[in-house]
Formats: sequence, C-alpha cells, structure tokens
Amino acid sequence: MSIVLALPKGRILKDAGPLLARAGIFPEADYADESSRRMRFPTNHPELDVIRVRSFDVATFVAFGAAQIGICGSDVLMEFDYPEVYAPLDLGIGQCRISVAEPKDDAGQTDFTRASRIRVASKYPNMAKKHFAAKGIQAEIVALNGAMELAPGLGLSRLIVDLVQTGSTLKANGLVETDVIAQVSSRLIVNRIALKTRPDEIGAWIEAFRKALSA
Ligand SMILES: Nc1ncnc2c1ncn2[C@@H]1O[C@H](COP(=O)(O)OP(=O)(O)OP(=O)(O)O)[C@@H](O)[C@H]1O
Ligand SMILES: O=P(O)(O)OC[C@H]1O[C@H](OP(=O)(O)OP(=O)(O)O)[C@H](O)[C@@H]1O
Repeated sequence: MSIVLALPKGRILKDAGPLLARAGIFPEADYADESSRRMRFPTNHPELDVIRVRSFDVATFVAFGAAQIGICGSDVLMEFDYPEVYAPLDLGIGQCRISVAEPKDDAGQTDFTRASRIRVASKYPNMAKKHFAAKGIQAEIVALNGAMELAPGLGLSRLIVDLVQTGSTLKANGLVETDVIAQVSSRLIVNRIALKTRPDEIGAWIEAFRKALSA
C-alpha cells in the first residue's frame, strides 16, 4: 500500500517545495500548478504519492488515515485538536500568528470585564471561543472563511480573530491587533495509527524531513 503525503494548496505549498526537494521528494511536475485539476500526484518514490487539498482539510485527511503524512499550519491543528494526529516536526515555514483585532478607533475602549457577550468573526471558532472563555467572556462566533477584516466595519462583529503576519491586511482595513493568541508555523503531521502499524516507512519519512531541516 502506498504512503500518501497531504500538502495544502496556497502559500504553504510554495514554501514547502524546497523542503520537499531537500527531503528527496520530487512529485510529478504539475503538483504545484494550481490551475491543474489533478489532485493526486506520483513522486520519484514509487511507494509515495502526494495529494493537494485545502489547508484545513490536510489535518482531516491525516486524522482519518486517508493520508498517512501531511504538512499543515499549527493554526489548523489547534483548531481541530485531533487526537489521531501527531506533529513531530516544526518545519519553520508559514510563520505568522493568530490574533484578536478590532477597529483602530475603538481600540482599548471596550471594558471586556463588563461585556458579557461579544461577537467575534473568525475562521477559528473553537480557538476564538476558548480564548475569550478563558477571560470569562462568552464569545458569539460568526464563522467566516475569509475576509474577516471586513466584519467590524460592516457591523457583523465587534472583533475578529485571524492570522497576522506583516499586519498590512489589518492596517489596510482600519484594524489593530490587540491580543496574540498563539504563534503559528507549519508542522509535519502523521497519523498515529499509521506510525504504529508502519513504523519503518513513516519513521523514515519523518527522519528525511528532520534531515532536510538541518541541511
Ligand atoms: N499571512 C500569512 N503568513 C504566513 N502564513 C500564513 C499566512 N496566512 C496563512 N498562513 C498559513 O498558511 C495556511 C494556509 O493559509 P492560506 O491563506 O494559504 O489558505 P486559505 O486561503 O485560508 O485556504 P483556503 O483557500 O483553503 O480557504 C494557514 O493555515 C496558515 O498556517
Ligand atoms: O498580516 P498580513 O501579512 O497582511 O497577513 C495576514 C493575511 O494573510 C492571510 O490571508 P491570505 O493572504 O492567505 O488570504 P486569504 O485568507 O484570503 O486566502 C490572513 O487570513 C490575513 O488576511
């Protein structure tokens, strides 16, 4: 049975290319061509195939054992918190943070200790809820898949929880970062059962990535 490595479309796919090469993995040429409709690609290793899926879905494919290995943002891992997923390596790519932001003009004006309920737009409902619950605030999450930065200006929510790297998206939309929830980077992930049942093969791939990181 072949081993399936799940890769996320988008920015991580680009950053992962050199790392794959250092790990000796060369998928068929069009794997990085996002205009291609193919989703599964053979590699130079006959027993290893690569699949290209949405970044949130990498964790799901690996958690259910449909893929044995994957590359995935720690934001996605924190949001799902799948017990079946083991993340042995920080790959140092896709570095950003997950933060709370609010309109520049309101910054620091809300007394959170007095706000019993607050509306927050986010692609990370679990993490956002947990973050506010830890402060004793009940957050009502408005689930969005993108363009969270528009929500406060249009009255959809008071706050947002989203990824921030340079801060330019927040700035361009009149928002400021008020709290950092967690630092984010991409991780190598493996299915725990696959690691138990195929320790030599999966272990060798973990080792290949470990070496690639120190190369
Ligand atoms: N600005 C950023 N800087 C660094 N890493 C980022 C940044 N934005 C996202 N990431 C990382 O890349 C991952 C994928 O983000 P990306 O924006 O490519 O996907 P997306 O557009 O949200 O996905 P989809 O198209 O599936 O909705 C995130 O889960 C995160 O780990
Ligand atoms: O702080 P910055 O450097 O501006 O980066 C932050 C932005 O990057 C991500 O979006 P992305 O560019 O991936 O767009 P998308 O979520 O709409 O796909 C994230 O959702 C923010 O909007």
